[in-house]
Amino acid sequence: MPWQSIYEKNLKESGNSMEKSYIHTSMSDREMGASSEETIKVEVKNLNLFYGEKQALNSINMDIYTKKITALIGPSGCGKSTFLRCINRMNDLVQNCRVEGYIGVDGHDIYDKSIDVVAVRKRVGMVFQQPNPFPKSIYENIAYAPLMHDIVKKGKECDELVEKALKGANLWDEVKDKLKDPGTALSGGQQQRLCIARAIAVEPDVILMDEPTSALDPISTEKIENLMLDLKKNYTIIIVTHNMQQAARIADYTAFFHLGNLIEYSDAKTLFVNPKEKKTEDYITGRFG
Ligand SMILES: Nc1ncnc2c1ncn2[C@@H]1O[C@H](COP(=O)(O)OP(=O)(O)OP(=O)(O)O)[C@@H](O)[C@H]1O
Repeated sequence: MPWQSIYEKNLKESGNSMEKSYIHTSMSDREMGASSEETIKVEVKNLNLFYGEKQALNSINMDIYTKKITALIGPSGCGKSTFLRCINRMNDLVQNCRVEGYIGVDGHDIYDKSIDVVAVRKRVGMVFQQPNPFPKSIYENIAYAPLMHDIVKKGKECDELVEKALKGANLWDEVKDKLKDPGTALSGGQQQRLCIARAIAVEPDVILMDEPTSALDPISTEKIENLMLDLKKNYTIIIVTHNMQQAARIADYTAFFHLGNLIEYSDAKTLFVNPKEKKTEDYITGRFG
């Protein structure tokens, strides 16, 4: 099957033992509020990123935990989206962009030359700021990638997957009678849930969300936030948000970036209630940003 790269094969072979070997007990993890039971899904080591001559990320080190919501916050231009895009190699598509360092997903270096980038993006899905359904029916929006990747066959198997993904994104009841309607005919909030359904249809491990609610009204925002809390039972979620209340409401962990540096990273409560760094405190109390 086309998506079965070395990466996929390794993941399969590693099975649960890989997860278990990632149970961490280091002092620094405990210091940042991670329990010894938590496992690392994404490991970032000495990550540097350059757009041409300009360095946009400076030596980022970060462990992102399995089935948790991690929020990335910081002022405009600090590198949040750039960092997020590194985790599924979206920056490969940006001319003059150079990445140095290590990002492991379940212990596999996603920048390794032998890795199939399509497989990385299947394991690490992405939802963007503006809902971007394909100009196709609701059904086809979900079915397109699973059919392309041979995950399901056309017919009953595919129908079941479409239903499961739409249910997973809390959209099924609203669209079950109009699956042939264009995805673009839905409301903004429904379109964003359709995009989330599309992301989960290929059964990723990690979902990256770049300001997924910034284009939505408060009611749609609340639905997406509740959905994220549901989704973290099965997926690791990393979200860029400008909305600190949102980060405080939904995030288990929060990372504060400034000028391409990771200033502080800890469990969300500590970061918002008792930040260690003055810069973090200044930012969350609105002194700059
Ligand atoms: N394609 C690109 N080419 C050159 N520079 C870029 C590119 N994308 C981002 N940058 C620069 O990299 C830095 C980080 O940008 P990035 O978009 O990651 O920040 P951000 O924290 O997500 O900002 P915002 O909150 O405004 O979206 C900025 O200085 C930005 O101008």
